[in-house]
Amino acid sequence: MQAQRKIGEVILDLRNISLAFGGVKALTDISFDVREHEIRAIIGPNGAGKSSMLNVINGVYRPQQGEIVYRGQHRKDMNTYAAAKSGIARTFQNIALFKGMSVLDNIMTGRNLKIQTNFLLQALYWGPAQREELAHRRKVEEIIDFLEIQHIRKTPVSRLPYGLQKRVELGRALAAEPEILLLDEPMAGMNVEEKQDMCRFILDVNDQFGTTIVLIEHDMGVVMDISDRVVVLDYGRKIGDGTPEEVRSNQDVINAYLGVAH
Ligand SMILES: Nc1ncnc2c1ncn2[C@@H]1O[C@H](COP(=O)(O)OP(=O)(O)OP(=O)(O)O)[C@@H](O)[C@H]1O
Repeated sequence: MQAQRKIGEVILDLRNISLAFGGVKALTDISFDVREHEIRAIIGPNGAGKSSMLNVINGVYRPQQGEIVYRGQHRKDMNTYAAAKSGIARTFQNIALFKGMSVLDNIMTGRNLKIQTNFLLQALYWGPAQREELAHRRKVEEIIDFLEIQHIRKTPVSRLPYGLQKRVELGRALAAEPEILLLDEPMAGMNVEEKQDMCRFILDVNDQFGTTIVLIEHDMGVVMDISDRVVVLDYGRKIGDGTPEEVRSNQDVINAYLGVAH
């Protein structure tokens, strides 16, 4: 499957990123790029700086040094709104859904940035607002079909098992029709079957929508199976970068995972 996809040019370039929280250096001089349509994994032991890196990409954290170049534009001041507006969507390590709301309504919240009509028109539900609402609903229904969750579309999220909640969170991110999808441990806490399903959906999103995917994942089997390239962090530094085969045979990476002292 991977070989059939056409990996494009670099669309996201992270250059010499350093980020510290007081005296804690979360990221030190990290550079790597992401190519259009690829699946790019970020791996590393606990506390290596993986989540911080995703937070830099979508503007939650502002690095003290370095720059982000997204589609050729230098983004010194990336913030979460600008990132979302420019096509970067994300899921979180701990599910961040509206638990009392239905699956459908949760996924609908992912359309917020796409809603054009002004508030007054929406309140009055006039023609354009109505047409727009229908178009958004259609898109959300497409996502529900794609993720095979028709049977739970009206169910409150709190009643769903964990694996399905993760799938709904993916659905909400997809509702924004992102160019880059950032997934923070999409398979954490899942059983084998749920992991297989999630893998399939990630590959399908990438293949059918052409979405570029950057993911953090602890399950090495999954990472090596689905990623085109892998960047490895350890203590906030980059220690490896390349294809799964290259990373697997990198001695620094092996040492980091075996806990060899620096
Ligand atoms: N908001 C914050 N305030 C202070 N320190 C932070 C903050 N966020 C992260 N850190 C620190 O930065 C370092 C990197 O953390 P980060 O969460 O990015 O690592 P990680 O590789 O994602 O870890 P894990 O696999 O455990 O999720 C850690 O030492 C962490 O304690």
